[in-house]
Amino acid sequence: MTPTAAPPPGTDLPADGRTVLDARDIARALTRISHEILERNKGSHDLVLLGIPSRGVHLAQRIAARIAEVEGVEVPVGSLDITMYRDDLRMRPARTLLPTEIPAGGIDDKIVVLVDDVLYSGRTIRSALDAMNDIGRPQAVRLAVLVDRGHRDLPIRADFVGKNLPTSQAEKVAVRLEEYDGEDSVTIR
Ligand SMILES: O=P(O)(O)OC[C@H]1O[C@H](OP(=O)(O)OP(=O)(O)O)[C@H](O)[C@@H]1O
Ligand SMILES: O=c1cc[nH]c(=O)[nH]1
Repeated sequence: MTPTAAPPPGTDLPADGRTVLDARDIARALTRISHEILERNKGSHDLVLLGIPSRGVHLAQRIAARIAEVEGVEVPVGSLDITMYRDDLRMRPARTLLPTEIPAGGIDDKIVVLVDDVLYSGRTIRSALDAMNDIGRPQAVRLAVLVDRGHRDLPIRADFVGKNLPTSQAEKVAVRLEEYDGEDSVTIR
């Protein structure tokens, strides 16, 4: 992306925001999260990664690929659409349903790691917990996010965080991923 004006010294300021993570930062964060998941779980046994569409699914796939490199084990990856479980469903325009794909082994008695790109109010994750309740009963549920930008409305926290990003509520954090957006970046504007 070409900046329209020279950025202030010490900052990288593309036209649509300030870059806080570039592709290498994102790669490092996902590698660290993958190791932290394995450490916390004492290996990959019983793990299932469920990404929240859209970008959370790609992040879950990347984490699974790193776990496979480290452990030589393919951790099941799925996707969990939360659209029908949103608490603002009736207040917003109709949204397209996104895929829910639960791995063949299901989630009963598994350690499910929910994966999303941004954690903000926590309402998406609350919806995900409700959505999972209709699918099975995991042994435990953990949360991995690429960015935690604060400003929670609910008592929800992430177990694995790529970057804690202090923000004002007026700001917007945009995650872009190669698979979905054609590039890897996290910007704030
Ligand atoms: O903690 P919260 O306040 O729920 O915010 C976090 C959610 O917001 C974004 O999704 P969004 O609903 O904007 O849709 P998107 O996935 O299309 O970006 C993001 O992908 C997270 O899922
Ligand atoms: O800044 C925000 C808030 C919610 N979801 C995002 O993707 N970005």
